[in-house]
Amino acid sequence: MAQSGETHAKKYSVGILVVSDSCSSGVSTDKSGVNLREVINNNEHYLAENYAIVPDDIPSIKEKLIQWSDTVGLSLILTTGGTGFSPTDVTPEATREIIDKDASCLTQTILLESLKITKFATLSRAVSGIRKNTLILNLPGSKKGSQESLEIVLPVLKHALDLINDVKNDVKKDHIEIQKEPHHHQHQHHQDQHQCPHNHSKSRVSEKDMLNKPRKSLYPMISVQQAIDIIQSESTNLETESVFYMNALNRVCAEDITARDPLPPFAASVKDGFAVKLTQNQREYLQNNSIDTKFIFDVIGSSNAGDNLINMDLKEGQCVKINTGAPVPLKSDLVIQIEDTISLEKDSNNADKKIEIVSTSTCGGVHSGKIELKLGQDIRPIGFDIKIGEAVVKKGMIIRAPQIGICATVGALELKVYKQPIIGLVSTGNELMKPEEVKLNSGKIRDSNKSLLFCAAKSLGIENIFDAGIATDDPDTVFKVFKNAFENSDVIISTGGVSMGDKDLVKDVLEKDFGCKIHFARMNMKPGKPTTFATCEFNGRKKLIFALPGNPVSAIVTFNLVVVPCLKKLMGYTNPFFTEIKVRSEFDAELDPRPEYHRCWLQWPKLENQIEFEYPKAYSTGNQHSSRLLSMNEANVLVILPGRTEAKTRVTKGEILTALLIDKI
Ligand SMILES: Nc1nc2c(c(=O)[nH]1)N[C@H]1C(S)=C(S)[C@@H](COP(=O)(O)OP(=O)(O)OC[C@H]3O[C@@H](n4cnc5c(N)ncnc54)[C@H](O)[C@@H]3O)O[C@H]1N2
Ligand code: MOO
Repeated sequence: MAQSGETHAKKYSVGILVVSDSCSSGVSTDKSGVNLREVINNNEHYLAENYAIVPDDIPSIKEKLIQWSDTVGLSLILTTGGTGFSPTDVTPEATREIIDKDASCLTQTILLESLKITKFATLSRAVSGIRKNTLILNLPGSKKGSQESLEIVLPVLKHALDLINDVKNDVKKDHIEIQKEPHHHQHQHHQDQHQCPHNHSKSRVSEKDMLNKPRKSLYPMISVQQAIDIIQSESTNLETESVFYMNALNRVCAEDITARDPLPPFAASVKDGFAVKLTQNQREYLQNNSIDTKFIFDVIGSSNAGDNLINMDLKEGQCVKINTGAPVPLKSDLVIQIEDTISLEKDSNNADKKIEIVSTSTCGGVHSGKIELKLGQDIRPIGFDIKIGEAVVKKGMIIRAPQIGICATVGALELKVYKQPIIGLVSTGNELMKPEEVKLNSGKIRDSNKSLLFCAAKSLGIENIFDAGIATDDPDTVFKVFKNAFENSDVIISTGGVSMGDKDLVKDVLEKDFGCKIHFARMNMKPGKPTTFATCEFNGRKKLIFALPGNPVSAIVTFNLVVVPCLKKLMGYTNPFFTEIKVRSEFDAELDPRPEYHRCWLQWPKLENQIEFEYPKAYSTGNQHSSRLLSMNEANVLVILPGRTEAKTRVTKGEILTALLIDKI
């Protein structure tokens, strides 16, 4: 099928089959097929990809229809010709033999309208039907008749193809458009005849259903690792896009960036000093110290950064004054830093005319002693830092400040990076007021989760975060707010409404109103047990939904644990997971039956006191209740405490435990 349903820009593929003995044998020229092709191609939703002429012969017609449907996968086939009453007219018979489903209302609609134009319309035996995902429509053989017939049903054809292909996008919009058509024909199917999962204004979840919920969760409790695996298998790297390098911060590079020129592009001086050309004696001195020679040079010019003195003719015993980064004349043997020279003669401007190398101190302080020089010293040859063609930023690297600098160095201005997901945030709960509300009404609290998750996503470098609103605890509002999130984002993160209460509506709304698949709804961890993950297709796009628990700590801990690796994968990270380290517990704790992610901050033992390797110390942030967001203050690790067993009921200070790094240390 040519229509993937991903975007509306895609067109349905159409085949035009001219059924005519005379056209097939070349006695006459096809006009109606060519005309239909033009009509179809003038419509934004279709593209006539195939065109053929076959004789009025059942096997030939069938063969083409089957091939176009089964092998080519066309969405629509329009036949023209062979639908009348003459003995050779067999198009309806051939069509009827190969269709799986009848779609005769389309033909009847054409008949009803055509009768208004000509009584002869009644002499058509045309058939329409569906084979696999292909709609096949018999049209009359005349140019005028076939065009008029097609135009009668054209307004509903796209909708019919959307339904055949299960493309749920814009079904409502299509309904409205079709109703607006001046010649619209009674469109029989309504919601009760086909599933338009989100095309309703009220939720399908009733308050009564909620009261009849089972008392125990029917969802199995899965491990955090299982949950992560499921989420990872549902998320793939997003597409790539090209962005200006200065806007690429925090994005993941999607293809190697290579250097188009070397750096330095010319041999450059590493020091401020002199680029010298040695005499024969001086060279020999460097090879065997026995020769007694002085290192005296005439200064014949100067090379500053930005100059182009590469080809300067430097003779033995001559040198140029040079600055750091300036081009070294090709004939130079080495650069000597100014600190290791003395001036023997100056010109009237006080510039050196003759110099002598008196020491070869590397630390800059002049002292007498053996002169040790190396050919090529303090010269960065061409390509020393970057070779031409070298991959300077590699696919999969996260673009941070150094990479931006490297791109500037090599002049890579447009970078191919992975797209970022658009995140939609939903808060649920009757008790929630906006943080801006100064005075809290009775029974209310401020919504902290929205701001918390907004900033958590932002600190990952995600730019597009959509606030879908606060849903109060009634199905219609939950449906409406989620719909807003679905319409405006691809990864929806909600908090609250996922545990066992009759007001915990989120899972029901996701399933019943959006046709979501709930992959899991309970994780064996504390905090965060009711964490729910679902996926669905909405307007032709895959949506990932994280319905996190309402308790603020549960929300942020599960965000870190399962949402962050997902977002990283979408954004192209090659390793989307947290770094695990070993830590020494600085606290005692009773174990919970569920593995607990204890919020801690780390301190490294002072180096001078260390005799041998010491684990960093993990200090608890205090009361770990899932409502107490203060337990995240200063926390940079989640220390994993194992689930309680008979054999092990507590951890004690000094134990070595595993921790996940969730922030800077
Ligand atoms: N009978 C059971 N009750 C509960 C269970 C259970 O298994 N059986 N699980 C508990 C666990 S564990 C958690 S965690 C919570 C999760 O509950 P929900 O996700 O349904 O969240 P709510 O009930 O809507 O809210 C919980 C708590 O968080 C506060 N909250 C909610 N949203 C926000 C927000 N945006 N900003 C600040 N605070 C928020 C809310 O007021 C509640 O206090 O369920 C247990 N119950
Ligand atoms: O799992 Mo809940 O998140 O304990 O509070």
